[in-house]
Amino acid sequence: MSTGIVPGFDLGAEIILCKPTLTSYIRKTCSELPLDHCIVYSTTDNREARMKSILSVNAGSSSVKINFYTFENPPRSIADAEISGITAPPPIFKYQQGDKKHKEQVDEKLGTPQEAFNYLLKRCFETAELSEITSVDDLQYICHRIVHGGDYREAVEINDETYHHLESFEDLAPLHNFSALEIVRHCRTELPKVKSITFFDSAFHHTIPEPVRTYAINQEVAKANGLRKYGFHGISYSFILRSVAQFLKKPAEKTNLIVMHIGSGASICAIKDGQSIDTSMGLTPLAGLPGATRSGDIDPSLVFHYTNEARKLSPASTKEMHISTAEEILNKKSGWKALTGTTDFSEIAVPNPPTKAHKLAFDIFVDRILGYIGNYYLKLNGQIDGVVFSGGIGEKSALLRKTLVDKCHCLGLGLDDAANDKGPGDGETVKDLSQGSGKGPRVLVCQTNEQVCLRS
Ligand SMILES: Nc1ncnc2c1ncn2[C@@H]1O[C@H](COP(=O)(O)OP(=O)(O)O)[C@@H](O)[C@H]1O
Ligand SMILES: CC(=O)OP(=O)(O)O
Ligand SMILES: [Mg+2]
Repeated sequence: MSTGIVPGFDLGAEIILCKPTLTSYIRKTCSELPLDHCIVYSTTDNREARMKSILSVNAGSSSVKINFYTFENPPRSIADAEISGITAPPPIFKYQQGDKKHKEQVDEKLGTPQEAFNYLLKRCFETAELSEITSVDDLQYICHRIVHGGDYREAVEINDETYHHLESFEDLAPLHNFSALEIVRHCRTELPKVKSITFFDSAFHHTIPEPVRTYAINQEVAKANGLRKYGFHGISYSFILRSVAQFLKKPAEKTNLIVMHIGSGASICAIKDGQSIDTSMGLTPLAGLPGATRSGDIDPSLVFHYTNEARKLSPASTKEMHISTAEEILNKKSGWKALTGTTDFSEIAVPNPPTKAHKLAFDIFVDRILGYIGNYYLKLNGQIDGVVFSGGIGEKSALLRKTLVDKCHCLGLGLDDAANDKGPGDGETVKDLSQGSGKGPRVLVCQTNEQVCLRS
């Protein structure tokens, strides 16, 4: 923390309490000093003097992750918690605050992200160990990760207009947006005093040029229905860009990268001068690379040959969420699950795969990723600062990184095997895995964070 001296006051504390008559003088003086954190409260204002917090929510189809931050610039992380296994019970509850870690199996049925969110809030407020967060009254903002933001280029505050607009394209990412909007709906009704801000995965990709984002279909139909490439995982990509640029000591707007966000949903992005110029996901998060339960790219005609039920509504649909049988199969019943029976890539990325199907799944992933690296290397004119691995698989699978980097030898990429085997340490956001310290593109791993509620 930076500290400083306002004449007569030693600013060694994050929160300064002072007489009401002095608050405006100290606030003004603080704003003129290069201080990182400084919040000034009047001693008469006890409620205000409590540190307010920001709650950040990342609702997925099978997990809900929340983080608490202090309401200051930059926000400081207080604690995080998550419920996983919503679709594969029993649910697991975890939290972490500094060195304190806790994990338990939940006996209650938490079948929806909204139930999981309620449970998380209740537990976090009740847990004595999480003393910095005590009630919803402490919350200043709730920041929601929304995967599909349509044409929104920036985060927006939820009001009637923005909320109804988001509802209008809820069906474009039914598995992601529905869960997130359920929680937004809940916050609007149950916590009306706390402002909700929505951050979009798609916003980072608004810079993708027209020929790249346009599908070769009738443009009247395309425009009327918003049918174009949007791209996702953008909250993660902007975190990675900021972190890697800082690590390389380059301005973000001069940084060129090929970044993989490969977790249970997987995508890859070409970043030129700090802007996304292409990414593998498209109109929905189904396009591009295969994932835990997603097919990734297929010939669209396959849909009509797979089952003649394709167009019918899937039994998984509800009154609020509509999903066709084809969407259900390609999003939820494909990928690693369909090929091998497991969604856990750590069972697939092993030196001696247990079955031929596991080996095939690994080889398919390598093949598809290589195709994109080659494509993006050309689009970036060979001028790359580095190739970055992130997401659960990218951060943890030394074998996948090694296999891919060895195949990219012709692009000047090389791996330090010991650094790769070790991987990034706890709290190490970016790690260089490149061979030698010479010039040329770096091979990096970045432990990404999709809950950081900062504008890019
Ligand atoms: N050691 C490992 N090797 C390969 N894959 C791993 C390893 N550990 C975790 N994973 C994979 O990471 C994925 C989860 O990625 P993550 O980005 O954390 O989650 P999500 O995409 O659900 O947000 C899971 O599919 C899991 O199999
Ligand atoms: C966009 C997307 O696929 O998100 P996730 O990886 O969280 O499923
Ligand atoms: Mg994810």
